[in-house]
Amino acid sequence: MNIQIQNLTKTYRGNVQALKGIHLTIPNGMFGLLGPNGAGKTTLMRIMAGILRPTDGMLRIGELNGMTEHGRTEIKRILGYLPQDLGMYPDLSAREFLDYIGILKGMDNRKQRQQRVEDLLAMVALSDVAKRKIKTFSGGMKRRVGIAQALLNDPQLLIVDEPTAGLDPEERIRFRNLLSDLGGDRTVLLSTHIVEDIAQACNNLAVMNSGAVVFQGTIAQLLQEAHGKVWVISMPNGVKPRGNFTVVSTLNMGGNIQYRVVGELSSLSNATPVEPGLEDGYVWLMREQHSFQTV
Ligand SMILES: Nc1ncnc2c1ncn2[C@@H]1O[C@H](COP(=O)(O)OP(=O)(O)OP(=O)(O)O)[C@@H](O)[C@H]1O
Repeated sequence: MNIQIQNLTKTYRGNVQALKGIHLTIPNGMFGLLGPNGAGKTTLMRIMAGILRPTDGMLRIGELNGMTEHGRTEIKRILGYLPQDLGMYPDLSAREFLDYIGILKGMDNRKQRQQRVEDLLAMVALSDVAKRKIKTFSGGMKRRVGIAQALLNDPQLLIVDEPTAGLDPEERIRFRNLLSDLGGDRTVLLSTHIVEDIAQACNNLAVMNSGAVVFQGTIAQLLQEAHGKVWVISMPNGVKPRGNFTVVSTLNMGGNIQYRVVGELSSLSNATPVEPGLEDGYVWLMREQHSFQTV
């Protein structure tokens, strides 16, 4: 399923311009939406999910027109959505909760619904704890219940908003693996401000900042943008490297500190150019944005 977005704007009350004329094409498979807090990711996802009305522009999801009431109703039928703060019923078990959401989604055939719930519990590895109340679950387990409810209607388009925020590393990896398995022939849109989430799961991505799409392409293309701008500099303890750059990480090597930096150096002594990683590419892009804004 192909998603086309053109010149999409959203202005909230109080003249907050959350989306400033976005152009985006989202192909089949896993697509990452990366950006800092406040970039407009949730606004875009809520519009795509038909929960929020855009101010202006064009949105097509497959053949469906996301700018009309009729189109939005149709889109909801083929869509699964996991918002950042999915309200769950803490005193229901995972099985009861999924069954209840299935009823709300109009899955009237009891046998089929129960079978679907069991299949999904197995898919998200919660069959063994399906009887336990949700309030006893860890953050990662709750997120997996959330994905299961989003998949009840076997959606062609799955939208997940910041699903790994607040998870510990082990749960995050487990959740990312689960998402990767879901790609297949559906479109999965994954929003996050965590770069590794995208690196592992997605081939194509868009980067948003201040209500605009500032990059769209493959991970390889984003890495290319930062080529020749990433350095490792070794400095004695207590001496800082100089230049117009952003420090991405530091490594204490005993007597020396190794700085990984993105940007321009004042002096190339002690500096070794290195191949950019996705985080370097992202930092480079954000630096570029900043310099445009301050010119
Ligand atoms: N209901 C609202 N009324 C007014 N302004 C809003 C509303 N919702 C969001 N905003 C503003 O719109 C901008 C974009 O917010 P949005 O939540 O879409 O960003 P985001 O990239 O999803 O960030 P986060 O990761 O923090 O959720 C922000 O400046 C935010 O303060």
